[in-house]
Amino acid sequence: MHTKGTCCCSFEDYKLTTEWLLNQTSHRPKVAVICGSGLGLLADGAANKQTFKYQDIPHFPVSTVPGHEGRLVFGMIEDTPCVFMQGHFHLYEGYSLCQVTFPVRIFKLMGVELMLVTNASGGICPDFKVGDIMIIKDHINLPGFAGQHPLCGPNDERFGIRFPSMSDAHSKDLRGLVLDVGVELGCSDFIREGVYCMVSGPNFETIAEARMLQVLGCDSVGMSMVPEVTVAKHCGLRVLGLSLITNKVSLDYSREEKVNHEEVLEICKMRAEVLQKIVTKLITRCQQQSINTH
Ligand SMILES: O=P(O)(O)O[C@@H]1C[C@H](O)[C@@H](CO)O1
Ligand SMILES: Nc1nc2[nH]cnc2c(=O)[nH]1
Repeated sequence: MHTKGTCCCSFEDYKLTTEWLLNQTSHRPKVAVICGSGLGLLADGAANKQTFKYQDIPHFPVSTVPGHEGRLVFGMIEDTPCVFMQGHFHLYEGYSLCQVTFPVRIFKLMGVELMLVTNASGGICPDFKVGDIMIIKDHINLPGFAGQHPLCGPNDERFGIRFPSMSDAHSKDLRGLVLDVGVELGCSDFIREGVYCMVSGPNFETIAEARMLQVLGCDSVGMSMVPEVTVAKHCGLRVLGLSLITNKVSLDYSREEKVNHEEVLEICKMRAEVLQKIVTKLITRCQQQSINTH
């Protein structure tokens, strides 16, 4: 029985979904890629694909936001078995954080070791330009400060410890690797590093809120990723986050432009191909490195 305010998913729920998927596919993914708004194309580079609609997977939430296809795609990137989430879940859709992060624990139980998360965010750092790709160096869990935290409730030791450290949530090695990959692909000019802040949404920021976030040290702001990263880190996955800067957040009352979701999706479309190349090369490099280190 679940009590108010605790996780709505039991270990048996996670196990049932994992076993269902393992029975439906012979893929055994080592890498999971969560594709944010408009970035489902990241799965296109995979070979030997097998796709499931979220609505057909037991206990899986469904996507309700344009730009989130709502499909789980298994496939190979060179020799690495991967699983791609084409669309993820948000607090603003009305999902609990337990539902938002449900797939992460499924990945863990399936044998995934590395999770790459992509998303769209608004640039706060004045140096950032629209179309920049920000390697997430660290994050601020703003809803977490107010008790909206995916690890609230009884701790399940089968996944991780009660008080996990988050000081190294975003793998330093992987961040370095993205910089190398950026040089190789000739796109270092628009690869940045910074701090991502999660807000619940669904509205974009007021100018006063944006100014507050800037004072707090946020380089970009979005409505996702932090719950997934927190749960992934709790259960021992390596994590890398990439955020596409789709708009500049208004910090000035005299600025007339207003951000909208269509514009966000437009920029994602423009950068999806290069992001796909980065993700593909990164996964290949990780595979080579693990071969070299074993
Ligand atoms: O789902 P992500 O975080 O990639 O997308 C951001 C946040 C909202 O879902 C959407 C607003 O345009 O973009
Ligand atoms: N909160 C928030 N999320 C975004 N996602 C894409 N752009 C933005 C933005 O400016 N603010």
